[in-house]
Parts: sequence; C-alpha cells; structure tokens
Amino acid sequence: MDEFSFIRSIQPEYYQQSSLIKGIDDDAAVFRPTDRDIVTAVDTMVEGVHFSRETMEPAHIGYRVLAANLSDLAAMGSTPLFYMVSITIPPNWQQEELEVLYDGMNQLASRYKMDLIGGDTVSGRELSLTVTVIGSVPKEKARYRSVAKPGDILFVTGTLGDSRAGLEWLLNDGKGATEDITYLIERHREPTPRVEFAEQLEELERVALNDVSDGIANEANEIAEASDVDLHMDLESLPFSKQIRISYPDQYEEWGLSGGEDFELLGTVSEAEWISVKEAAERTGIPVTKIGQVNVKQGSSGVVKIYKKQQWEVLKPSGYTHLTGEGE
Ligand SMILES: Nc1ncnc2c1ncn2[C@@H]1O[C@H](COP(=O)(O)OP(=O)(O)OP(=O)(O)O)[C@@H](O)[C@H]1O
Ligand SMILES: Cc1ncc(C[n+]2csc(CCOP(=O)(O)O)c2C)c(N)n1
Ligand SMILES: [Mg+2]
Ligand SMILES: [Mg+2]
Ligand SMILES: [Mg+2]
Repeated sequence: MDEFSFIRSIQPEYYQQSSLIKGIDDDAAVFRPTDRDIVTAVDTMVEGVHFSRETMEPAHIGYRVLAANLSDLAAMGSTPLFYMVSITIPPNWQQEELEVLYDGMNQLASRYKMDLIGGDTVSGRELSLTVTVIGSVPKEKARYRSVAKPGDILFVTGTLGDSRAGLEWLLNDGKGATEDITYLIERHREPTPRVEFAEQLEELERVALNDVSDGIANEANEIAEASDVDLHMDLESLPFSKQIRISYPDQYEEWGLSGGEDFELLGTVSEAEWISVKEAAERTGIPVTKIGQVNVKQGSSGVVKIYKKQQWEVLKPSGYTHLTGEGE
C-alpha cells in the first residue's frame, strides 16, 4: 500500500451535502456556507492514550474518534455537515484494517449524512487520528458554556460512568463478558453522540451545553467558570445504568464524576424552558435527568458543589487531563 492507493481506497463514491463544491481530489475542499452559522471542532485520538489494540478493534477506533467530534458539535447545538481526517499510520497496520477503521467512521457519518471532504496521510510510530468536523446552526443559536444563570436547572443526558467501567473491564479482565459488561464495553467503544437531542433544543431561548469527555466534575466546573455561577448537584440524583450499579457497586459513583468519555451532554436551562428539554428528550428517546441547579456564586469565581452523605462539598475538576503524566 502506498499513500496514494490508500487515499483512493478511502475516497467516497458520492457526496450527500448539496453545499459541497469540491471534496477530495484537490489541494483543499470548498463548500458554500448558507445563511446559518458555521461551527467547527477538532479532536485527536492517539494509540496508547485514547485506546490500545486490547481495548479497541479498528472499526471502534474510527467510530469513536468521529463520535467524540460529533459530541462537540452536539454540545454547540449544531447539525453535522462535513469531516476531515488526518491519520498517522504505523508500519504494522494493513490496508484492510485501515479500511475497516474508515468504515467505523462512515457508520456514524452516513447516519448524519456527513461527507468526508479531505484529510492527510503520513507514516509514523503510533496510530494517531485527528478529525475535524464542520457543522451548522441557525444564526445566533450556537450553545455556549457561558450562558448559565442563577435559578437554572442543571441536567445531564443518558447515564454516567459506563465508558469508564467498560474500559476497566477491557484493561483488566479478558474473556467471558456478561450481558451487563458487554453493554458497558459498547458504551466505551461506540458511544452515541447526542446530536438529535441537541438539534431538538433549537427553539429554546437559552441553554448552556457542554459534552462529557473528561468527566462531569471537569465539565461542570467549565460551565461554572465560564458563566461565573455556582453549580449545585446532588450525588443521589446522578443517572447510572443498572449495568454499572450491578457490575461495579463500589466504583460507579466516582467513575460517574470523573470517568469521562461518556459523551453525554451536561446543560443548564431556565425553569420555564425545562419542559422543552424534557420534550426534546422524549422526541429523541434520549433520557434526561435533573441533577441540580445553578446558584449565584459565593466566592470570587464560580465553583461546583455536590451534596454527598448529607453534606455539601466542593467538587473540584477531577477528570482526565492531558500533560499531567496520567496515561503516559
Ligand atoms: N492546541 C490547541 N491549539 C488551539 N486551540 C486549542 C488547542 N487545544 C485546545 N484548543 C481549544 O481550546 C478549547 C477547549 O478545548 P478542549 O479540547 O478542552 O475542549 P473539548 O474538545 O470540548 O474537550 P475534549 O478534547 O476533552 O473532548 C477549544 O476552543 C479548543 O479549540
Ligand atoms: C487505553 C486507554 N487508556 C485510558 C483511557 C482513558 N482516557 C483517555 S483520554 C480520556 C479523556 C478524553 O480525552 P480527550 O480530552 O483527549 O478527548 C480518557 C478518560 C482510554 N480511553 N484508553
Ligand atoms: Mg478537544
Ligand atoms: Mg467538548
Ligand atoms: Mg479532554
């Protein structure tokens, strides 16, 4: 396999977005923006940091990197349009495995009618994938972390900690996964970005959103800081799957707070618009849970407090942070 035959092998046969003018096969891609606001994000997945050959098959690696990016688009309330892939390929990867990896991305992309419109291919020591996504949102409707207000309801979609639990099993166990463990592994390998739910919030006047990549302890603090408010949450009200409660009874609460990679949406909304959030959840079949509320900040900057064992304590950012030595 050489670089150019590889590129030919991953080239889409057709494109789905009518705003695309030039896709793969020139120096850059061209599309004509509509009257909507354009939203773009980039995320990288690196072998040994975000996955290993033990924790992921090639198809999962592709699926997951695009899912992480789509989760960021969802956290902005936007609709996916295009993606671009920069890949570093180590010598021990075969063309068939790479095609399966691209199929993993395509599985999600075709669900949202996203087109692959470009990228870059280089060789290197570890597999690394960098995906750039482009989406759009009605003018002025991008959803920011900075718009939470005192009195808002704090909510989260889905359940927390499942991805961390699946990873735990993949790293430490091996064979003989039960049905519950299989569910947790799937949540780790093939999370569902909450795109439809976020799109359904379009009519709302104001909603703050952040997606859970590092753990809600981190993401809640990001909202508190950006909005200059305190967030109060109740540990008892956090949503956990029955699978994680049964399989990891001693760890699930901690993993729910700092496990990360759940790709759920954490948000705040006024009491008046909470009903619309619940309706969006019902229409899309994605559960949403009230986990606390937004309060006026007590100190000099916004903090997160959690009610745990009949006491309030400060919830510091405690999820995954790169460049701290963890995972190296
Ligand atoms: N190396 C970088 N150069 C320029 N901007 C960056 C860089 N790394 C992060 N950013 C920007 O910093 C902001 C926060 O990025 P961050 O990666 O923490 O958010 P995220 O993508 O939601 O989280 P995660 O990567 O954990 O899923 C974003 O605006 C992002 O574009
Ligand atoms: C093999 C293996 N070891 C550890 C982890 C855990 N992990 C890696 S990156 C990350 C946070 C999100 O990253 P980012 O902030 O870059 O989106 C987490 C929780 C994993 N997935 N696989
Ligand atoms: Mg990022
Ligand atoms: Mg994010
Ligand atoms: Mg991160």
